[in-house]
Amino acid sequence: MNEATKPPLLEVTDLVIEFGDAPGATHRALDGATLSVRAGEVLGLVGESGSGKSTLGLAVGRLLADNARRPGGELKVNGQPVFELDDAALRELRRRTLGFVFQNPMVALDPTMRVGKQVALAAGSKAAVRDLLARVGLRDIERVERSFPHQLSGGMAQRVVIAMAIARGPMLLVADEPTASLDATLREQIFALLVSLRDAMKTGVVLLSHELRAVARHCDTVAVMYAGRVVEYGPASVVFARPAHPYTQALLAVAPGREKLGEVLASIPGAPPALGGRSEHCAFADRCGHANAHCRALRPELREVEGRSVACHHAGELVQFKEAA
Ligand SMILES: Nc1ncnc2c1ncn2[C@@H]1O[C@H](COP(=O)(O)OP(=O)(O)OP(=O)(O)O)[C@@H](O)[C@H]1O
Repeated sequence: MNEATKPPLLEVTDLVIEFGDAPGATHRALDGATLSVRAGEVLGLVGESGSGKSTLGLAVGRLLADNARRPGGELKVNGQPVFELDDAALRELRRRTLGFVFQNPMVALDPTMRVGKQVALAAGSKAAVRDLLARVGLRDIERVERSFPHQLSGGMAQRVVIAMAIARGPMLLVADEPTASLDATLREQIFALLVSLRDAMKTGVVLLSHELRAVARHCDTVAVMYAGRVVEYGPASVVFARPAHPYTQALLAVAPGREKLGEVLASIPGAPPALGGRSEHCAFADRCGHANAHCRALRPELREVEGRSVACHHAGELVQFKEAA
């Protein structure tokens, strides 16, 4: 089977996740999210805070908080329905197929154990530890091995966490804001490292990020999330050069990078809705300059528009042309 005919590594179909079940206090974090990732693909998942990125990332390993429920939809990793697996199969999937990297590397590392020992628990042999630490771009490896986590810089610690996440050769790596605690130069290096793993290991990567310009530079595909749904989805080169959803256009318009020194960063006026249940209309309508009665009455489904999918009733009319990021 060639890559194109194999089932996707990650297949999320109309996934709904809600937190809490007290009447009137349910929060719907995913409202029918759909996307897929193939082997060797780097998918960027972007959207404002609260759009559901982390919920989707955690759902991949069924790592959601105890108050989460799945009223509908499906999530498959390598063809296996993650929410249907028994405990043993789920453990096996997490161990052998998945790797996770989170925002703050210090939370992932045990502060009381030397780095070499921690990586060895994931990697097995001492030789494998050294190979992994070299692969994630660390130098002076013996010193790193002997160090405790607090003796490493933030960038070094995140490289160690990535080394542990790839130790068993995961097919799919989920990285949730992996550069949020790092400065700009290190961010670029960590993005480049994650993308290089795809090249070296054919790993599929889901990269959750607020940094649109970095996602545009490093990702093959992009999924733009709003109010728990994927509202625009397709090749990063298409979505960023010719955004079709008014929300993608608004996100790009306020993305940091072009402001002058001292200028306050812009944000999209208004706030995303807090959903108690299924949104029956366009959830972006209240913040959208193009919304009409149709948008306020009917939920837009994802449909193909000029080389990507868009959930907007007006998408075909609104495609913008942007300069390169
Ligand atoms: N355990 C929980 N209990 C209740 N609500 C939750 C829980 N976890 C997440 N949520 C809510 O679900 C929504 C989606 O959150 P999520 O963390 O997935 O968004 P996000 O896009 O990753 O945001 P950020 O970029 O800030 O991390 C938010 O409104 C959040 O408050």
